[in-house]
Amino acid sequence: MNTDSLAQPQDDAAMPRRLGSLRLRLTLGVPLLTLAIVVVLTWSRAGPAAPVDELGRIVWQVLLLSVAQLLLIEALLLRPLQRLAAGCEAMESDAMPLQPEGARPAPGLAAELDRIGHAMRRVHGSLRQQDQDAQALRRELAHQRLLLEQAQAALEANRRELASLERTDALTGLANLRAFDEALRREFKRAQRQRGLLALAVLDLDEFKQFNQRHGAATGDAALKRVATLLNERFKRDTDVVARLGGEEFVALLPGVGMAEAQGVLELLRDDLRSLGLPDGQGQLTLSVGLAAVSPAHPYLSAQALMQAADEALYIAKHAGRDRLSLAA
Ligand SMILES: Nc1nc2c(ncn2[C@@H]2O[C@H](COP(=O)(O)OP(=O)(O)OP(=O)(O)O)[C@@H](O)[C@H]2O)c(=O)[nH]1
Repeated sequence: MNTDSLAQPQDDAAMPRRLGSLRLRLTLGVPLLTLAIVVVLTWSRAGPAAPVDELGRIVWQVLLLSVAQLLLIEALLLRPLQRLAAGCEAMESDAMPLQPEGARPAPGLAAELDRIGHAMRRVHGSLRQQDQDAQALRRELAHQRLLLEQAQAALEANRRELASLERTDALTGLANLRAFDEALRREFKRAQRQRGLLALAVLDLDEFKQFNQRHGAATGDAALKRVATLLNERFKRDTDVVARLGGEEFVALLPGVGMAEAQGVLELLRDDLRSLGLPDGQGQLTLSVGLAAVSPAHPYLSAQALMQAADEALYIAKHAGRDRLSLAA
């Protein structure tokens, strides 16, 4: 509940004005009523001629009775009402303490009205406190919501990074075996469906063990990264997938490319590697490549069969003396 509406001043002068008007009406009404009662009583006691004879006495009686009644009304009704009104106004402005220091409780009706006034002020105070508590809670809630949104954003960023790490080779930044497997299955199905072309090359650095032993693992790492850069530069169509399967073994999956075209690009890549300027004393790196390709004239039963054909071609290239490209039968 919003107590702002309670605290909003209505019309500051309305209550005193109403009390003043009530006081005026009582000041006029009480003597008139008293006059009427006294006249009727005198008339019923002494007949219609009596009021005229007893006019002086009647006037005095009416005056005294009216003053006494007005004093009583003032003390028992109007003053307590005035206090209650003042209490309500103070409640709106919070200017009055709940119970003035050393105040004695008023008697009778005044006491009841005082108690009502105090009770209303306490209710108002409690509502105001509840409103402040609710506002503090709302602020806290908004703060917690903000923290939650930040935590969710951080979590989402971590999740994306993790997902990307799960599919990326940490050393070279190429796709890893997992990402390659998915791509191979996807592209193989597409080539089958569309009776299209798909070339798959498995590339393995030659005698990399020796290279590592001669120049150290850090130089070996740098060489692997340079090979990855060369692969990215040669196979940069959106649909090409280049991955590191592990160790010094890479793979290139080329949708829409047939055996002859793939062979041409791979020979260029081998030239690139040969002319790759390795730092002094590091000699030269060479590649052996096994290439297999799907075409309407040469379909494969499965993605695994295609991979196996490329692996077998690589095996042949290695055993034929390395630094060469071998085509699957
Ligand atoms: N620097 C470095 N070396 C690696 C990494 N992964 C694998 N190797 C090394 O690569 C070498 C691969 O050796 P082999 O499998 O015997 O192959 P190879 O020496 O290239 O011989 P062939 O493939 O038969 O030509 C091993 O010495 C591995 O330790 C890597 O991330 N960084």
